[in-house]
Amino acid sequence: MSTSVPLIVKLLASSVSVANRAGKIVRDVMSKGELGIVEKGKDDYQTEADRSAQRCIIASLAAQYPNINIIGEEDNPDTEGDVPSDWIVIDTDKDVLSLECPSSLQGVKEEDIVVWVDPLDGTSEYTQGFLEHVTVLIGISVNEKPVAGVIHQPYYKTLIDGEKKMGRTIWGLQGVGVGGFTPAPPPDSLIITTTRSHSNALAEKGLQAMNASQVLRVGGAGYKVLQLLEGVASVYLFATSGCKKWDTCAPEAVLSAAGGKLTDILGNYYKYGASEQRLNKTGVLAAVNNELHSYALSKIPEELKELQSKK
Ligand SMILES: Nc1ncnc2c1ncn2[C@@H]1O[C@H](COP(=O)(O)O)[C@@H](O)[C@H]1OP(=O)(O)O
Ligand SMILES: [Mg+2]
Ligand SMILES: [Mg+2]
Ligand SMILES: [Mg+2]
Repeated sequence: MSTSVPLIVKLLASSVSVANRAGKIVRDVMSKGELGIVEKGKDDYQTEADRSAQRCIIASLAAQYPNINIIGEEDNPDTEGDVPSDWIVIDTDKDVLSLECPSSLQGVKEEDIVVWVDPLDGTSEYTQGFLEHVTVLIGISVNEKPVAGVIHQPYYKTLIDGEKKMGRTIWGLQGVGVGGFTPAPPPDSLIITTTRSHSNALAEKGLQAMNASQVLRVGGAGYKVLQLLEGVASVYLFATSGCKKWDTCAPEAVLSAAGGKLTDILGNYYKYGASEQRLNKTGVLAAVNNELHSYALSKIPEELKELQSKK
């Protein structure tokens, strides 16, 4: 049956299933309490959960899609050893598998795809106990454009028939839309969501220029895009460098599938080819629709745009 499912749809269905498994790994590491924190750089950490979740995701996808270029955030010195067999997920999410593939993506081959994996987005928040901010991100790009993506939130709680369920998985597919949750319209006033752990003078300059009614400071690119989609915030602004392609690929794919837009602060799209530099040098500006995105872009001071474009 699965041979007749177009590659992008099958890959997205696999990504949903493996993101759920990775989310469980993230919760298990926390429950065990041995985070194994490594400092990669300034305000830049890696934990056992980042390492293990990445091994689970990459081993699972590579086993099924050997010719897809999969790029993960973490340099994993321990990828050499065997990945535990219960981390290899070859299931596919049934709902996603039954989606109709848009004609523009029907002929896509493994060689055209780059998958960007952020096994744990919001690592600082994870280590500090802001667990709701944590997400697992799998972004699927074709010819440099994010066309599908998964944002899994391991600590999202729901009650189903009186029973507590942990985790939810949101997906987006270009030309189809989003699933896994109910989107909501943006708030009436301008509410900006931004970094809580990586701010600097440039980021604050951008925020001041917005003259927002409220600024929410939360962790992770995935969580901030969820806030846009759920009507908690109007605009996501991070007017400085620091986040990377694996931070924005899945969020951009999901947001754009819902009609939103994610660019740098100059209004340009990032490219997601394998040879692109990892760093999103010119910041992030995102909104749930083009109108809000253009409005926010028009408020960014020219001086700040010039500073960023020269970097
Ligand atoms: N200066 C930085 N150094 C390392 N990672 C960063 C930096 N700024 C942003 N990031 C990554 O981008 C995400 C979104 O940024 P922020 O939370 O500051 O808004 C962070 O959770 C982090 O991803 P990760 O947690 O996967 O390392
Ligand atoms: Mg990191
Ligand atoms: Mg990240
Ligand atoms: Mg990460």
